[in-house]
Amino acid sequence: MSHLGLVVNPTAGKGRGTTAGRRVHELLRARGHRVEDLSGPTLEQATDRARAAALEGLDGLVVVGGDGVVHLGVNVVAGTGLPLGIVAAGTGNDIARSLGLPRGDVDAAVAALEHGLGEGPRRVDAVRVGEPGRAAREWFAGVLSCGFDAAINARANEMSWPKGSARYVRALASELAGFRPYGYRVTLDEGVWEEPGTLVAAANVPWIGGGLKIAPDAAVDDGLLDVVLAGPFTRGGVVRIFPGIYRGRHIGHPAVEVRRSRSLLIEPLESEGPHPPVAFADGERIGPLPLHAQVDPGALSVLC
Ligand SMILES: Nc1ncnc2c1ncn2[C@@H]1O[C@H](COP(=O)(O)OP(=O)(O)OP(=O)(O)O)[C@@H](O)[C@H]1O
Repeated sequence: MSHLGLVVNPTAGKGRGTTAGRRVHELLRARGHRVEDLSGPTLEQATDRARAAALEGLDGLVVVGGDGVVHLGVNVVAGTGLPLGIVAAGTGNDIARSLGLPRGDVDAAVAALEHGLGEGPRRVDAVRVGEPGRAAREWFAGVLSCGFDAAINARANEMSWPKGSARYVRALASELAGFRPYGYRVTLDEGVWEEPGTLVAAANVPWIGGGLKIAPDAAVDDGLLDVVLAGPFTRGGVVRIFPGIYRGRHIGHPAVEVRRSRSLLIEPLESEGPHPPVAFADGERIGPLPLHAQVDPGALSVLC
C-alpha cells in the first residue's frame, strides 16, 4: 500500500478531468492505496497543496489532466526523488505521448502507474528555466518555446471566444497578420546563433501543441535538449511549412536546424528583429526573454 497525493485538473480535456479524476481516486483506493486529494481551484493553489503534502511525506504524486497539470507535478517533484504518476486526460497530452504512457484511457494509465510503484520508477530528464544569473526555480519536462507558436498560445489565452481549437485558429490568423521574424541570440554549449528567426524551441521531448512533431529526435533521457532554430520565414512560408510539422518534415527545410545542448541562453537581439514573444513551456507561461535553461539529467522519476 502506498500513500499517494492526487491532483486533478477539472478543466483539462474540455471538462473530462473531473470524471477521470473520480475514476482514478476510486481505482487507487480499491487497490488499497491511501489517497490524499490535493486538487485546488487554481493551478497555483493545487501546487501549494501538493508541495506541502510532499514535504510531509508521500510515496508518489499522481496528476490527472493535460500537460499543464503535468507541469505542476514536475514542479513539485523534480529533483526530490518523489515519483510522478501521470493520468493523461488533457487535450494535447504531449508529455504522456513522449513517455509512451496511455492517453485517454484511465484504467490503462492507472495500471501503468501501479506497475511503476511495484517495479520502481523510470528516471528521465527535467529542465530548469529562469532569468539568467539567478537560481532557476521553475522546471519543465516538455518543450520551451519562445517563437511564433508561443505568440499564438499567448494570444489564444487572451481570447474568450471561440472555445477549443477554433480559438487557436483565430489567434494564428491575428498573429500572422502582423508577423515579422524576431531577433534572437541563442548561446548553446557549442556556438552562438544570432539571426532573425521564426521559432526557437528547446525540446526535451519530440511533441508540442497536441501532436506537432517539433523535434523528432528529442529523447527524454539523453541529458540534452534538441534546440530547433527556425530562420526568417515569410507569412506564406509559415503557412506552407506548418502542416508538415505534424510529421516532423520541417526538419529537412534549409532554414531550420537542430542543435543539441545541455544548456542554453536565449536573448532578444534588437539588431535582428522585434523582441521575441513571452516563452511558454509545457503549454504554460514562463516569462519574457532573456531566459536560461539547463537540463538536469534523470531529475524526474516517472511511474510507468
Ligand atoms: N484547478 C486547476 N488545477 C490545475 N490546473 C488548472 C486548474 N484550473 C485551471 N487550470 C489550468 O488549466 C489549464 C489546462 O490544463 P491542462 O494542460 O492540464 O489540460 P488541457 O489543456 O486540456 O491539456 P493539454 O495541455 O495537454 O492540451 C492549465 O493552464 C492550468 O493552468
